[in-house]
Amino acid sequence: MSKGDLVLRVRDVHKSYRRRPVLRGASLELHAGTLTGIVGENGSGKSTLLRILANELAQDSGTVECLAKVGYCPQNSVLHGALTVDQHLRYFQVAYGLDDLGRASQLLELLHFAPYRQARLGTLSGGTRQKLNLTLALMHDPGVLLLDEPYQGFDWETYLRFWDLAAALRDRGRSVLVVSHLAYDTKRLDAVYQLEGGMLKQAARAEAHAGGV
Ligand SMILES: Nc1ncnc2c1ncn2[C@@H]1O[C@H](COP(=O)(O)OP(=O)(O)OP(=O)(O)O)[C@@H](O)[C@H]1O
Repeated sequence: MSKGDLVLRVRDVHKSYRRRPVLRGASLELHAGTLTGIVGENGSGKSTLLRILANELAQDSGTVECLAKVGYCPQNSVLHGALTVDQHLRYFQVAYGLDDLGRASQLLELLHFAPYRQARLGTLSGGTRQKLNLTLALMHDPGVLLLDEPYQGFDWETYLRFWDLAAALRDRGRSVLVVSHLAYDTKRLDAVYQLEGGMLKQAARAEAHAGGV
């Protein structure tokens, strides 16, 4: 994949839960080497859309074409409290068919949670569990990253480190999609879409402001 190549095309996606429509014709294109955000109010359908893009949930109509390997960091993680960090990594290593845990170890260092490798998940804080959730989504170096509020529970330093990591991945040609309901993150993004009324509209990015985040 080269910078600018189309990696994901979403066309006219509709999704209802029972008779309640949530997505009413959402369309989006993602390109390699971009950092894109989706913002929207609570309940606007951001997680529903991401689950459809990650192939975890079927849309009622419309198409999703993905031309690269996907990494998905869900809002509700799939971690198991009785297993250690290392056991999770080894499980996902097999699932992804990876030769080694080199990339996972780099992410552990970068997010500052390498000392917890032998700790059981049930004993870790919410923010530390979220670091593992993010690592599991990134450790196979996917071309498209679908991140659903990936910094929940992160302290300030880790939050900043997350954005450095997202920018570094973008600069290496990955396409990073971050879902957030925090409009103040948008100045970090190349493009922002607002999910409203079940459709995606390109939105203006907030300008950086003094002392803000
Ligand atoms: N499995 C489900 N069954 C029925 N309704 C659902 C289901 N999942 C989500 N919904 C409903 O669909 C709507 C969109 O939910 P979704 O989680 O996609 O929104 P969101 O924008 O991600 O919200 P938040 O910002 O709070 O995370 C909500 O009204 C929610 O209650």
